[in-house]
Amino acid sequence: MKKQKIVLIGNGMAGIRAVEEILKLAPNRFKITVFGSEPYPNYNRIQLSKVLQGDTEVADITLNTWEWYEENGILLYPGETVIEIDTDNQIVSTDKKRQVKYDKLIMATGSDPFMLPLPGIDKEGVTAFRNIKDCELMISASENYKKAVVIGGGLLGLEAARGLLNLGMQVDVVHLSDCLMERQLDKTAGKMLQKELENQGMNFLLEKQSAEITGLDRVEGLKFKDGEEVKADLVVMAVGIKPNVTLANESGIQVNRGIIVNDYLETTVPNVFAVGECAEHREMVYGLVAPLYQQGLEMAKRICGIDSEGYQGSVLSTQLKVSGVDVFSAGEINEDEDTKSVRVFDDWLGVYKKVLVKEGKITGAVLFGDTQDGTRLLSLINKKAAIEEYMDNARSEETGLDLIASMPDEEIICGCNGVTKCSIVEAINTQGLTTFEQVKGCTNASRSCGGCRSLVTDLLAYTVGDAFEQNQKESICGCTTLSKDEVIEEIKDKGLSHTREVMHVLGWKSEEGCSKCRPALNYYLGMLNPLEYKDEKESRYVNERLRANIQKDGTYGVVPRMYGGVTNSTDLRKIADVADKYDVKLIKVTGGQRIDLLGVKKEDLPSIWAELDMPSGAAYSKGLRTVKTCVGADFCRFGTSDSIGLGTKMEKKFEGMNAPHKVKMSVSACPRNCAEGGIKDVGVIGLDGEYEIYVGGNAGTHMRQADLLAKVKTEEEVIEMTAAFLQYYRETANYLDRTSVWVERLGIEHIQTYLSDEKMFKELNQRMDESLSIVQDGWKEVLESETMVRDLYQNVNIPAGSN
Ligand SMILES: Cc1cc2nc3c(=O)[nH]c(=O)nc-3n(C[C@H](O)[C@H](O)[C@H](O)COP(=O)(O)OP(=O)(O)OC[C@H]3O[C@@H](n4cnc5c(N)ncnc54)[C@H](O)[C@@H]3O)c2cc1C
Ligand SMILES: NC(=O)c1ccc[n+]([C@@H]2O[C@H](COP(=O)([O-])OP(=O)(O)OC[C@H]3O[C@@H](n4cnc5c(N)ncnc54)[C@H](O)[C@@H]3O)[C@@H](O)[C@H]2O)c1
Ligand code: SF4
Ligand code: FES
Repeated sequence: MKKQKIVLIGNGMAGIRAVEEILKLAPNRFKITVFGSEPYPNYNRIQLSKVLQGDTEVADITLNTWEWYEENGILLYPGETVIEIDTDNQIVSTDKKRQVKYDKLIMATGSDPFMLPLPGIDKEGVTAFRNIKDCELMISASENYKKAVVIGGGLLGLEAARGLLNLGMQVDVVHLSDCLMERQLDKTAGKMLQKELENQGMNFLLEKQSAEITGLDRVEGLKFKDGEEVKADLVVMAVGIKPNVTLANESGIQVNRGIIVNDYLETTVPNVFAVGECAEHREMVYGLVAPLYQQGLEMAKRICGIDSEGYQGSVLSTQLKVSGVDVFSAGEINEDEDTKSVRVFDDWLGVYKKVLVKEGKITGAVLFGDTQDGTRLLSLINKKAAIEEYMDNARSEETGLDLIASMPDEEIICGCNGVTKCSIVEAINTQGLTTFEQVKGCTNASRSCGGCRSLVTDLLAYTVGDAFEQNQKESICGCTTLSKDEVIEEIKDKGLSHTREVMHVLGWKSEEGCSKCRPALNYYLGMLNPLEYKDEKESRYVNERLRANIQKDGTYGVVPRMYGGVTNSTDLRKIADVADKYDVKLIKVTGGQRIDLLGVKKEDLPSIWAELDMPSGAAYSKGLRTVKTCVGADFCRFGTSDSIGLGTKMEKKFEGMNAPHKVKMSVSACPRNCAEGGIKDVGVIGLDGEYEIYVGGNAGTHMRQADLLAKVKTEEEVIEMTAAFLQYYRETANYLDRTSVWVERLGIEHIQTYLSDEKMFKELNQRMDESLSIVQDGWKEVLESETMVRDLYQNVNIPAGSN
């Protein structure tokens, strides 16, 4: 049967969750295409607050990897915006002039931040806080400036303010009302929150109306309507959001504040659905993930033809993600003529609890200082429980496993994802789950704001009992409970030789493995048995498989090797000819002293490599990338040695080496260190009569200064020491650990001691030579195989984006 075509506009949290629900209900029924204006796979927007607060990194907040799209046959166009919908002919058109037909269209275009229309709003240093770009802008501003002003004392503004304090800035929060988070808290809780945040270092300017952003090109201050002014090097606007409805409106789909939908998330136009922050259901537009995920499930059922009651609206509950502050609110927050409250206030401990009651039923709650009753109250509000049910089972003294034990089965453990205690327990028991990551992977609990993590962990401990402790080591991924070291031992002991064999023999939970374990197993098997193991190209990440880095617009980069950063007129001529012939969009000198041809079409890659006739620079590889060199003794008056010569020798020796992650090296010929050895995986510095070898440096997101590994006398010794170091790294690091992480974990003294053992040193060198003996040039390998050229470059539907 021909597959129906679903097109999703908006690659965000609501849209992709809806697609996950569709895939669960009808795995092979649809051909799905996704357009997303942002150039990333679906990421956890909620966690941007944690990124700003320094608790996690942008790299760790991806929810669905590029491989996930590929594995599920989803064609993703990142960085591409749908600009028109022809609802008569059911076709969408994009800003890249692409047209795609749909049978069902899902609009999940989210919201835009609301920007107050103040004079000066377009000055440098004024930003919203909505996406990765905004987050990066704030982090970089904090490196150069001191004074931040956040406009808006709601959830977003306070989380941003906490992040900016953590980044070392002074922060004023400007708020319209006299009480913080007035939409979520009553006055008592709002004032307690203010006091707590003031103790943390925030300054509040309440009941202030902003009038103008001052400064020349960059913001210098914020003026208020009452004439006062505060200094500001950075202004963050957090005064609410507005649903992104322009496209729907221009396409004849009825909108009000959001895109109007019925209980099945259907818009006013046939076969067009809307879900998430852009949708308006029964006059409500939601800005939290829990309701958006409920909408996604109901819409998925409709699309898959499964009868259901439809979406009935949601009770809102919120929690502020600021460490040291426990605030929770759900449902109604203020008393009125019909709504009474039960209150507990402990000024000494700073605890405030208020439960609102209407006609004997619980309708809302506000908690400050002790929020452990939060999920329970949300369940009770949802089921319109009588107040006695809460009062009879007060359990404020209970914590940890006692608290878990006392929870009824239907109590919600994860509010964002609507996951109950009994569904987690059932997943643990039926699927034999023993780690937090497995529970998260199988049930979605803790996959959004992460606020329920400790409850989920406690529930796991309570359910599996003694098995819990022994299983808390770091497993390779959710498919197994075995750690990397255990897997390697098993591979050696049992003589396993294929990824599928490893998964089968070691009892993997999923027959196919996942995008985390497949590349790791492929690496470990190749590292352990270089001569016999046949590399599984299909287990490698997309860039490595294609031997080119995918760019955000779906084109590719081509980087030929230039040993030691040296080139010649013949190679430059070839590069220029290829660039002209294939209409290369940008020719860029890289940080590693090479030339990158950017904007190349996938189908042109093999012809370009053939015409260049140069080795691959392996700019896509987990292995040696570059050896940067300084000018050295031949030309530089400070030079003590031939840095270019040594760098070239090192590059020729280690090119093609596979490693847990990329490896960058450099050679400088004097302590001025122009090739920047302090931030390389291996940095060599020539001194008079000797060389210093530095290791474990990194200039990336985890900046780290390299450690001195050894001082040696000759070039040969430099190469041998480098080989021993890298082989030890190859054998003992976790896949995807850079040397910086690995050196940090083992400690430089341990590595020095290990390499000082002559026998070990020699054996490491032998094993390195053995693994290098089978190295092939990545591009040549493709050019020699008609099948690879056809399958990888002429016939494929690989989603754009790099990893
Ligand atoms: C810093 C921060 C912290 C948050 N914390 C929490 C929290 O703790 N708890 C909670 O529940 N919620 C939180 N939220 C809110 C939550 O992140 C959002 O409710 C949720 O991400 C909305 O999902 P969505 O898919 O509807 O919209 P979005 O995530 O905005 O996704 C929409 C996507 O569609 C794209 N798009 C729009 N138009 C087009 C087009 N024409 N073509 C192609 N692509 C298009 C957009 O670029 C965007 O990537 C937080 C939000 C922020 C910013
Ligand atoms: N922990 C969480 O659940 C969380 C965290 C961050 C963001 N979010 C979501 O992201 C969205 C955006 O958050 P938000 O805090 O911007 O929206 P919001 O609407 O919840 O709060 C905006 C706040 O800004 C104040 N404000 C409005 N105009 C102002 C002005 N001119 N000057 C000063 N203050 C003004 C309002 O009084 C309000 O308290 C919301 O949907 C929110 O739910 C949730
Ligand atoms: S590192 Fe020393 S030798 Fe090399 S270029 Fe710089 S100054 Fe010259
Ligand atoms: S409560 Fe947010 S992820 Fe569970």
